[in-house]
Amino acid sequence: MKRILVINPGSTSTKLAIFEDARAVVDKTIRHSVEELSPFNSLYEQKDFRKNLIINFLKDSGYCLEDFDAFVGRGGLLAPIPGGTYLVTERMIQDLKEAKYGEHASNLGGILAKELSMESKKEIPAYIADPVVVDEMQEVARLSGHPDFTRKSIFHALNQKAVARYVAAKHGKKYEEMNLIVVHMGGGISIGAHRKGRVVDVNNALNGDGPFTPERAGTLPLTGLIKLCYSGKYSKAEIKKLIKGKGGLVAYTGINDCRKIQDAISDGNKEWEFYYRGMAYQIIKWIGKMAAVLKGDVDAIVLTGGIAYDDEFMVKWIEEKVSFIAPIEVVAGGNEEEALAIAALRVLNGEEEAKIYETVAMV
Ligand SMILES: Nc1ncnc2c1ncn2[C@@H]1O[C@H](COP(=O)(O)OP(=O)(O)O)[C@@H](O)[C@H]1O
Ligand SMILES: CCCC(=O)OP(=O)(O)O
Repeated sequence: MKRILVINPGSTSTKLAIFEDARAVVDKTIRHSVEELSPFNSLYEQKDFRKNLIINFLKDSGYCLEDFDAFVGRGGLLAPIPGGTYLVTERMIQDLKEAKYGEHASNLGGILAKELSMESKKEIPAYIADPVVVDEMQEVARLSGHPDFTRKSIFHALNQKAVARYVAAKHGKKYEEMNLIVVHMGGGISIGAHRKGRVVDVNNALNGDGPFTPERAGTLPLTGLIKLCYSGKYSKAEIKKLIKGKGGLVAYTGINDCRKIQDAISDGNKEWEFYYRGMAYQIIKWIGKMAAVLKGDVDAIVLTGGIAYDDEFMVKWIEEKVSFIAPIEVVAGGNEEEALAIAALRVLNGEEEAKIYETVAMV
Protein backbone atom coordinates (compact mmCIF):
# COMPACT_ATOMS: atom_id res chain seq x y z
CA MET A 1 0.00 0.00 0.00
CA LYS A 2 1.27 3.47 -0.87
CA ARG A 3 0.26 6.50 1.22
CA ILE A 4 0.09 9.84 -0.55
CA LEU A 5 -0.48 13.37 0.74
CA VAL A 6 -2.38 15.54 -1.76
CA ILE A 7 -2.01 19.33 -1.58
CA ASN A 8 -4.44 21.33 -3.70
CA PRO A 9 -4.20 25.11 -3.24
CA GLY A 10 -6.96 27.01 -5.06
CA SER A 11 -7.71 30.72 -5.22
CA THR A 12 -10.49 30.44 -2.61
CA SER A 13 -9.53 27.20 -0.82
CA THR A 14 -6.85 24.78 0.28
CA LYS A 15 -7.90 21.16 -0.23
CA LEU A 16 -5.93 18.41 1.48
CA ALA A 17 -6.32 14.65 1.30
CA ILE A 18 -4.55 11.49 2.38
CA PHE A 19 -4.81 8.55 0.03
CA GLU A 20 -3.93 4.92 0.62
CA ASP A 21 -3.45 3.74 -2.94
CA ALA A 22 -6.46 5.13 -4.83
CA ARG A 23 -8.70 5.41 -1.73
CA ALA A 24 -9.07 8.68 0.17
CA VAL A 25 -8.87 8.00 3.90
CA VAL A 26 -9.02 11.60 5.12
CA ASP A 27 -9.82 14.83 3.32
CA LYS A 28 -10.45 18.42 4.22
CA THR A 29 -11.44 21.58 2.35
CA ILE A 30 -10.45 24.86 3.99
CA ARG A 31 -12.14 27.90 2.44
CA HIS A 32 -10.45 31.32 2.38
CA SER A 33 -12.40 34.56 2.49
CA VAL A 34 -11.29 37.76 0.74
CA GLU A 35 -10.36 39.30 4.15
CA GLU A 36 -8.24 36.30 5.13
CA LEU A 37 -6.10 36.51 1.97
CA SER A 38 -5.96 40.27 1.55
CA PRO A 39 -2.98 40.90 3.94
CA PHE A 40 -0.72 38.94 1.55
CA ASN A 41 0.91 41.11 -1.10
CA SER A 42 2.01 38.23 -3.28
CA LEU A 43 1.00 34.66 -3.73
CA TYR A 44 4.33 33.41 -2.44
CA GLU A 45 3.69 35.27 0.82
CA GLN A 46 0.79 32.85 1.43
CA LYS A 47 3.18 29.89 1.55
CA ASP A 48 3.66 29.66 5.31
CA PHE A 49 -0.01 30.36 6.02
CA ARG A 50 -1.02 27.44 3.78
CA LYS A 51 1.83 25.27 5.08
CA ASN A 52 0.58 25.66 8.66
CA LEU A 53 -2.81 24.42 7.50
CA ILE A 54 -1.11 21.25 6.21
CA ILE A 55 0.89 20.74 9.40
CA ASN A 56 -2.27 21.09 11.51
CA PHE A 57 -4.20 18.80 9.18
CA LEU A 58 -1.53 16.11 9.57
CA LYS A 59 -1.45 16.56 13.34
CA ASP A 60 -5.24 16.36 13.63
CA SER A 61 -5.33 13.27 11.42
CA GLY A 62 -2.55 11.55 13.40
CA TYR A 63 0.14 11.36 10.69
CA CYS A 64 3.74 12.53 10.47
CA LEU A 65 5.71 13.34 7.31
CA GLU A 66 7.58 10.03 7.39
CA ASP A 67 4.28 8.10 7.07
CA PHE A 68 4.05 9.04 3.38
CA ASP A 69 5.42 7.55 0.16
CA ALA A 70 4.88 10.73 -1.84
CA PHE A 71 3.71 14.32 -1.62
CA VAL A 72 1.81 15.55 -4.66
CA GLY A 73 0.76 19.14 -5.26
CA ARG A 74 -1.47 20.85 -7.80
CA GLY A 75 0.68 22.06 -10.69
CA GLY A 76 0.92 25.79 -11.26
CA LEU A 77 1.99 28.35 -13.83
CA LEU A 78 5.03 26.92 -15.58
CA ALA A 79 6.32 26.96 -19.12
CA PRO A 80 3.83 25.17 -21.40
CA ILE A 81 4.31 21.42 -20.92
CA PRO A 82 2.47 18.27 -21.92
CA GLY A 83 0.20 16.59 -19.37
CA GLY A 84 1.56 13.94 -17.00
CA THR A 85 3.26 13.53 -13.63
CA TYR A 86 6.36 15.63 -12.98
CA LEU A 87 9.03 15.36 -10.31
CA VAL A 88 9.38 18.70 -8.53
CA THR A 89 12.80 19.87 -9.57
CA GLU A 90 15.01 22.89 -8.88
CA ARG A 91 14.17 24.84 -12.04
CA MET A 92 10.47 24.20 -11.50
CA ILE A 93 10.68 25.58 -7.96
CA GLN A 94 12.59 28.59 -9.21
CA ASP A 95 9.97 29.36 -11.91
CA LEU A 96 7.13 28.94 -9.40
CA LYS A 97 8.82 31.07 -6.70
CA GLU A 98 9.65 33.87 -9.12
CA ALA A 99 6.16 33.58 -10.62
CA LYS A 100 7.97 33.63 -13.96
CA TYR A 101 4.78 32.62 -15.81
CA GLY A 102 2.34 34.39 -13.49
CA GLU A 103 0.81 34.17 -10.05
CA HIS A 104 -1.84 31.72 -8.97
CA ALA A 105 -2.47 29.65 -5.82
CA SER A 106 -1.63 26.47 -7.74
CA ASN A 107 2.03 27.66 -7.84
CA LEU A 108 2.20 26.72 -4.17
CA GLY A 109 1.32 23.05 -4.83
CA GLY A 110 4.78 22.05 -6.04
CA ILE A 111 6.58 24.40 -3.62
CA LEU A 112 4.78 22.98 -0.56
CA ALA A 113 5.18 19.36 -1.70
CA LYS A 114 8.93 19.96 -2.08
CA GLU A 115 9.27 21.70 1.31
CA LEU A 116 7.58 18.79 3.07
CA SER A 117 9.77 16.36 1.18
CA MET A 118 12.91 18.23 2.32
CA GLU A 119 11.72 18.43 5.92
CA SER A 120 10.97 14.73 6.22
CA LYS A 121 13.64 12.46 7.69
CA LYS A 122 13.06 9.95 4.88
CA GLU A 123 13.60 10.46 1.17
CA ILE A 124 10.08 11.05 -0.05
CA PRO A 125 9.49 12.29 -3.60
CA ALA A 126 7.47 15.41 -4.43
CA TYR A 127 5.38 15.56 -7.62
CA ILE A 128 2.91 17.73 -9.46
CA ALA A 129 0.54 16.51 -12.18
CA ASP A 130 -1.37 18.01 -15.13
CA PRO A 131 -0.63 21.62 -14.20
CA VAL A 132 -2.82 24.56 -15.18
CA VAL A 133 -0.59 25.21 -18.24
CA VAL A 134 -1.33 21.94 -20.07
CA ASP A 135 -1.58 23.08 -23.67
CA GLU A 136 -3.40 21.14 -26.40
CA MET A 137 -4.94 24.13 -28.19
CA GLN A 138 -5.40 24.01 -31.95
CA GLU A 139 -3.36 26.67 -33.73
CA VAL A 140 -6.28 28.82 -34.87
CA ALA A 141 -7.45 29.16 -31.25
CA ARG A 142 -4.18 30.91 -30.36
CA LEU A 143 -4.98 33.96 -32.48
CA SER A 144 -6.09 36.94 -30.42
CA GLY A 145 -6.62 39.65 -32.98
CA HIS A 146 -3.12 41.13 -32.85
CA PRO A 147 0.24 39.41 -33.44
CA ASP A 148 1.67 40.89 -30.22
CA PHE A 149 -0.81 38.86 -28.18
CA THR A 150 -1.29 35.10 -28.21
CA ARG A 151 -4.19 33.36 -26.49
CA LYS A 152 -2.85 30.97 -23.86
CA SER A 153 -4.09 27.69 -22.46
CA ILE A 154 -4.35 28.30 -18.70
CA PHE A 155 -7.18 26.41 -17.07
CA HIS A 156 -8.28 23.71 -14.61
CA ALA A 157 -6.56 21.08 -16.75
CA LEU A 158 -6.29 18.48 -14.00
CA ASN A 159 -9.97 18.50 -13.07
CA GLN A 160 -11.28 19.07 -16.60
CA LYS A 161 -9.41 15.98 -17.84
CA ALA A 162 -10.32 13.89 -14.76
CA VAL A 163 -14.07 14.59 -14.98
CA ALA A 164 -14.05 14.19 -18.76
CA ARG A 165 -12.56 10.70 -18.33
CA TYR A 166 -15.10 9.94 -15.61
CA VAL A 167 -18.05 11.00 -17.80
CA ALA A 168 -16.68 9.06 -20.78
CA ALA A 169 -16.41 5.91 -18.64
CA LYS A 170 -19.99 6.48 -17.43
CA HIS A 171 -21.05 6.47 -21.09
CA GLY A 172 -19.10 3.24 -21.62
CA LYS A 173 -16.64 5.06 -23.91
CA LYS A 174 -13.05 6.18 -23.97
CA TYR A 175 -12.30 9.86 -23.40
CA GLU A 176 -10.64 9.83 -26.83
CA GLU A 177 -13.95 8.85 -28.43
CA MET A 178 -16.00 11.76 -27.09
CA ASN A 179 -16.59 15.44 -27.73
CA LEU A 180 -17.27 17.28 -24.48
CA ILE A 181 -17.64 20.82 -23.21
CA VAL A 182 -16.29 20.92 -19.67
CA VAL A 183 -17.21 23.89 -17.47
CA HIS A 184 -15.14 24.19 -14.28
CA MET A 185 -16.69 26.72 -11.91
CA GLY A 186 -14.45 27.53 -8.94
CA GLY A 187 -12.71 30.72 -7.82
CA GLY A 188 -11.75 30.83 -11.51
CA ILE A 189 -13.95 29.53 -14.33
CA SER A 190 -12.74 27.66 -17.42
CA ILE A 191 -14.78 26.33 -20.32
CA GLY A 192 -12.96 23.82 -22.51
CA ALA A 193 -13.81 22.20 -25.83
CA HIS A 194 -12.56 18.60 -25.54
CA ARG A 195 -12.35 17.04 -28.98
CA LYS A 196 -11.54 13.34 -28.86
CA GLY A 197 -9.30 13.63 -25.80
CA ARG A 198 -7.70 17.00 -26.55
CA VAL A 199 -8.65 20.41 -25.19
CA VAL A 200 -8.56 22.22 -28.53
CA ASP A 201 -9.86 25.54 -27.18
CA VAL A 202 -10.38 27.00 -23.71
CA ASN A 203 -10.61 30.45 -22.15
CA ASN A 204 -7.57 31.66 -20.25
CA ALA A 205 -9.14 31.33 -16.80
CA LEU A 206 -6.56 33.53 -15.13
CA ASN A 207 -5.96 36.47 -17.40
CA GLY A 208 -9.01 38.41 -18.49
CA ASP A 209 -10.50 35.92 -20.92
CA GLY A 210 -13.86 34.34 -20.20
CA PRO A 211 -16.87 34.86 -17.94
CA PHE A 212 -16.55 36.78 -14.71
CA THR A 213 -16.06 34.51 -11.72
CA PRO A 214 -16.38 34.69 -7.92
CA GLU A 215 -13.08 36.65 -7.80
CA ARG A 216 -12.10 37.53 -11.40
CA ALA A 217 -13.38 40.11 -13.84
CA GLY A 218 -13.09 37.91 -16.95
CA THR A 219 -13.11 39.66 -20.35
CA LEU A 220 -13.45 43.42 -19.85
CA PRO A 221 -14.26 46.19 -22.36
CA LEU A 222 -10.78 47.19 -23.59
CA THR A 223 -11.24 50.95 -23.92
CA GLY A 224 -12.53 51.21 -20.35
CA LEU A 225 -9.58 49.21 -19.09
CA ILE A 226 -7.04 51.33 -21.01
CA LYS A 227 -8.61 54.50 -19.60
CA LEU A 228 -8.37 53.10 -16.07
CA CYS A 229 -4.71 52.12 -16.55
CA TYR A 230 -3.81 55.68 -17.59
CA SER A 231 -6.08 57.47 -15.12
CA GLY A 232 -3.25 57.80 -12.59
CA LYS A 233 -5.63 56.54 -9.92
CA TYR A 234 -4.30 52.99 -9.74
CA SER A 235 -0.89 51.33 -9.53
CA LYS A 236 -0.16 48.37 -11.81
CA ALA A 237 -0.58 46.03 -8.83
CA GLU A 238 -3.96 47.55 -8.00
CA ILE A 239 -5.21 47.11 -11.56
CA LYS A 240 -4.04 43.49 -11.52
CA LYS A 241 -5.87 42.92 -8.24
CA LEU A 242 -9.00 44.53 -9.63
CA ILE A 243 -9.02 41.95 -12.42
CA LYS A 244 -7.94 38.93 -10.36
CA GLY A 245 -8.80 38.65 -6.68
CA LYS A 246 -11.12 41.64 -6.43
CA GLY A 247 -13.05 41.28 -9.68
CA GLY A 248 -16.28 39.47 -10.54
CA LEU A 249 -18.64 38.70 -7.64
CA VAL A 250 -16.13 40.18 -5.16
CA ALA A 251 -16.33 43.51 -7.00
CA TYR A 252 -20.12 43.42 -7.13
CA THR A 253 -20.86 42.04 -3.66
CA GLY A 254 -17.62 41.97 -1.63
CA ILE A 255 -17.58 38.19 -1.21
CA ASN A 256 -16.17 35.21 -3.08
CA ASP A 257 -18.31 32.53 -1.43
CA CYS A 258 -21.18 31.52 -3.69
CA ARG A 259 -22.93 29.76 -0.81
CA LYS A 260 -23.40 33.13 0.87
CA ILE A 261 -24.73 34.58 -2.39
CA GLN A 262 -27.23 31.71 -2.61
CA ASP A 263 -28.36 32.27 0.98
CA ALA A 264 -28.87 35.96 0.25
CA ILE A 265 -30.87 35.16 -2.91
CA SER A 266 -33.03 32.73 -0.95
CA ASP A 267 -33.63 35.58 1.53
CA GLY A 268 -34.85 37.78 -1.34
CA ASN A 269 -31.71 39.78 -2.25
CA LYS A 270 -32.63 40.73 -5.85
CA GLU A 271 -29.47 42.74 -6.48
CA TRP A 272 -27.18 39.78 -5.72
CA GLU A 273 -29.45 37.51 -7.76
CA PHE A 274 -28.90 39.84 -10.72
CA TYR A 275 -25.09 39.51 -10.40
CA TYR A 276 -25.21 35.75 -9.87
CA ARG A 277 -27.51 35.39 -12.91
CA GLY A 278 -25.06 37.61 -14.80
CA MET A 279 -22.28 35.13 -14.10
CA ALA A 280 -24.49 32.28 -15.38
CA TYR A 281 -25.29 34.36 -18.47
CA GLN A 282 -21.61 34.85 -19.29
CA ILE A 283 -20.94 31.14 -18.73
CA ILE A 284 -23.67 30.07 -21.18
CA LYS A 285 -22.25 32.40 -23.84
CA TRP A 286 -18.88 30.65 -23.53
CA ILE A 287 -20.55 27.24 -23.70
CA GLY A 288 -22.15 28.41 -26.96
CA LYS A 289 -18.72 29.40 -28.32
CA MET A 290 -17.27 26.00 -27.51
CA ALA A 291 -20.29 24.26 -29.09
CA ALA A 292 -19.45 26.13 -32.30
CA VAL A 293 -15.79 25.06 -32.02
CA LEU A 294 -17.03 21.44 -31.86
CA LYS A 295 -19.39 22.10 -34.82
CA GLY A 296 -22.38 21.23 -32.64
CA ASP A 297 -21.16 17.65 -32.32
CA VAL A 298 -21.20 17.56 -28.50
CA ASP A 299 -21.83 14.38 -26.50
CA ALA A 300 -22.26 16.13 -23.13
CA ILE A 301 -21.75 19.41 -21.29
CA VAL A 302 -20.05 18.67 -17.97
CA LEU A 303 -20.52 21.09 -15.05
CA THR A 304 -17.92 20.78 -12.31
CA GLY A 305 -15.99 22.73 -9.61
CA GLY A 306 -17.40 23.96 -6.28
CA ILE A 307 -20.19 26.06 -7.81
CA ALA A 308 -21.62 22.98 -9.55
CA TYR A 309 -22.94 21.97 -6.10
CA ASP A 310 -25.46 24.77 -6.54
CA ASP A 311 -28.24 22.97 -8.36
CA GLU A 312 -30.88 25.30 -6.98
CA PHE A 313 -29.60 28.26 -9.00
CA MET A 314 -26.47 27.93 -11.09
CA VAL A 315 -26.93 24.42 -12.52
CA LYS A 316 -30.61 25.11 -13.21
CA TRP A 317 -29.93 28.46 -14.92
CA ILE A 318 -27.23 26.97 -17.12
CA GLU A 319 -29.16 23.82 -17.96
CA GLU A 320 -32.30 25.67 -19.07
CA LYS A 321 -30.26 27.71 -21.56
CA VAL A 322 -27.84 25.18 -23.08
CA SER A 323 -29.41 21.73 -22.83
CA PHE A 324 -30.48 22.16 -26.47
CA ILE A 325 -26.78 21.64 -27.32
CA ALA A 326 -26.21 18.38 -25.43
CA PRO A 327 -27.22 16.61 -22.22
CA ILE A 328 -25.84 18.07 -18.98
CA GLU A 329 -23.69 15.98 -16.62
CA VAL A 330 -22.92 17.41 -13.18
CA VAL A 331 -19.76 16.33 -11.37
CA ALA A 332 -19.98 18.72 -8.41
CA GLY A 333 -16.67 19.62 -6.77
CA GLY A 334 -14.63 17.54 -9.14
CA ASN A 335 -12.01 14.84 -9.00
CA GLU A 336 -8.86 16.91 -8.47
CA GLU A 337 -7.51 15.23 -5.33
CA GLU A 338 -8.15 11.73 -6.66
CA ALA A 339 -6.57 12.64 -10.00
CA LEU A 340 -3.42 13.89 -8.21
CA ALA A 341 -3.20 10.78 -6.03
CA ILE A 342 -3.61 8.46 -9.01
CA ALA A 343 -1.01 10.42 -10.98
CA ALA A 344 1.52 9.94 -8.15
CA LEU A 345 0.52 6.32 -7.69
CA ARG A 346 1.20 5.52 -11.36
CA VAL A 347 4.80 6.64 -10.81
CA LEU A 348 5.21 4.95 -7.42
CA ASN A 349 3.93 1.68 -8.90
CA GLY A 350 6.32 1.94 -11.83
CA GLU A 351 3.53 2.21 -14.44
CA GLU A 352 4.83 5.57 -15.62
CA GLU A 353 8.09 7.45 -15.35
CA ALA A 354 7.92 10.91 -13.80
CA LYS A 355 8.65 13.59 -16.38
CA ILE A 356 11.40 16.14 -15.79
CA TYR A 357 10.35 19.77 -16.35
CA GLU A 358 13.82 20.88 -17.47
CA THR A 359 13.80 18.44 -20.38
CA VAL A 360 10.23 18.93 -21.70
CA ALA A 361 9.39 22.59 -21.01
CA MET A 362 8.49 24.38 -24.25
CA VAL A 363 10.29 27.66 -23.54
N1 LIG B 1 -22.01 23.50 -1.80
C1 LIG B 1 -21.76 24.56 -2.55
N2 LIG B 1 -22.76 25.22 -3.18
C2 LIG B 1 -22.49 26.29 -3.93
N3 LIG B 1 -21.28 26.83 -4.12
C3 LIG B 1 -20.27 26.22 -3.53
C4 LIG B 1 -20.43 25.05 -2.72
N4 LIG B 1 -19.23 24.65 -2.28
C5 LIG B 1 -18.34 25.55 -2.79
N5 LIG B 1 -18.98 26.48 -3.53
C6 LIG B 1 -18.39 27.65 -4.18
O1 LIG B 1 -17.42 27.26 -5.14
C7 LIG B 1 -16.39 28.24 -5.22
C8 LIG B 1 -15.06 27.55 -5.00
O2 LIG B 1 -14.96 26.45 -5.84
P1 LIG B 1 -13.71 25.46 -5.77
O3 LIG B 1 -13.76 24.61 -7.00
O4 LIG B 1 -13.68 24.78 -4.47
O5 LIG B 1 -12.61 26.58 -5.85
P2 LIG B 1 -11.08 26.86 -5.84
O6 LIG B 1 -10.37 25.58 -6.13
O7 LIG B 1 -10.97 27.85 -6.92
O8 LIG B 1 -10.71 27.46 -4.53
C9 LIG B 1 -16.68 29.25 -4.11
O9 LIG B 1 -17.31 30.39 -4.63
C10 LIG B 1 -17.60 28.48 -3.20
O10 LIG B 1 -18.47 29.32 -2.49
C1 LIG C 1 -5.15 29.09 -13.20
C2 LIG C 1 -6.45 28.52 -13.71
C3 LIG C 1 -7.10 27.64 -12.70
C4 LIG C 1 -7.91 28.39 -11.70
O1 LIG C 1 -8.49 29.44 -11.96
O2 LIG C 1 -8.01 27.78 -10.47
P1 LIG C 1 -8.88 28.29 -9.21
O3 LIG C 1 -10.32 28.18 -9.59
O4 LIG C 1 -8.49 27.37 -8.11
O5 LIG C 1 -8.47 29.69 -8.94
